[in-house]
Amino acid sequence: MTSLPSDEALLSLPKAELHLHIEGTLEPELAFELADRNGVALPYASVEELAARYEFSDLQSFLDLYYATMAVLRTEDDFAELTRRYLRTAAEQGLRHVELFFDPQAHVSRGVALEAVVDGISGALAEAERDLDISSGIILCFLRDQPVESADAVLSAALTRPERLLGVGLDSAEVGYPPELFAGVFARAKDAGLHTVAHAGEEGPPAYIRQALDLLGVERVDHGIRAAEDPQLLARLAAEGVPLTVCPLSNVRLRTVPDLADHPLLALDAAGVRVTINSDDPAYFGGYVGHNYLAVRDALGVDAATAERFARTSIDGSFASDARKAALQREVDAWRG
Ligand code: HPA
Ligand SMILES: [Zn+2]
Repeated sequence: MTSLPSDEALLSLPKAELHLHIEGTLEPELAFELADRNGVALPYASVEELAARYEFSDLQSFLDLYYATMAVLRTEDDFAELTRRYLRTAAEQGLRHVELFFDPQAHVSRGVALEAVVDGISGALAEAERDLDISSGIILCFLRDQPVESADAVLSAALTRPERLLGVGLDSAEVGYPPELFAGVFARAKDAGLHTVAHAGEEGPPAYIRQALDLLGVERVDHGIRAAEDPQLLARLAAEGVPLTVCPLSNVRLRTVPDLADHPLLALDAAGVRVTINSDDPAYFGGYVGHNYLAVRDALGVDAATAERFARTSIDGSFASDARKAALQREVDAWRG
């Protein structure tokens, strides 16, 4: 029997993160700092009281707190500081490339300018490119529980500077908001040259994963774990090489799986599906990308070769240039020694 990889080995494994909501990196300490700075009242007396709310029964119970707490994010500098802190932590866990999500509708609806959000995030990403050699891109997510017209409007605003975006995605409450609603919006994004991804099969049924593939034309599926219930869909994902951005700790915290030991990660991998490991909303779900690697080692016995495969898939399944992908794969070669 091979021994499992050490913490140090997993944390130093060069990796990409492809499923990360930047608003989900808002730690309680920073939330209070920004609330003070911006004169925003949080309905919690202390950092401890806020942190004690991080106990969720499902996706919606998380989203309620997530949208309420992000009200402290008001200025370009707030978004830059948020992104800087994420990058610092993730860099310590082997992060070499990130494609991060942001939820513009949740900010524009509060009177925050789209430019402030994008400039703040992009500024911090540019610093990390220079200082930490972390490559990156930004994926604009539409809120699927908001009207399609709202998604259309935010896309139109974003398409005045399409070069600032890598792609578009789809997030927020899933059940009752099938991908098909957004086929027109995604077609416009594709016509503008943007990549496309969508959350599907987190709480929603396998049919939503099929819709994301067939009607939105997505290149990756975010979560996608409910594909494990559908052998035909698994075979299709494997045959078409569609990467899934799996978020193990998130799935436990939002109770889409009862326990990490029951997670379908290895069943997906065994079916030949391209699996990646990601943190989703690390401030809320108990860990950053490296912690997710450690957690699946501990709960599922993920060994070094499997972890290496997940990391290589995260690089290969990214939208980085071929040259960047090759450079990062060589870093994984060096890690293996
Ligand atoms: O896990 C998630 N699922 C859907 N929407 C989200 N928005 C932030 N995190 C999530
Ligand atoms: Zn997500």
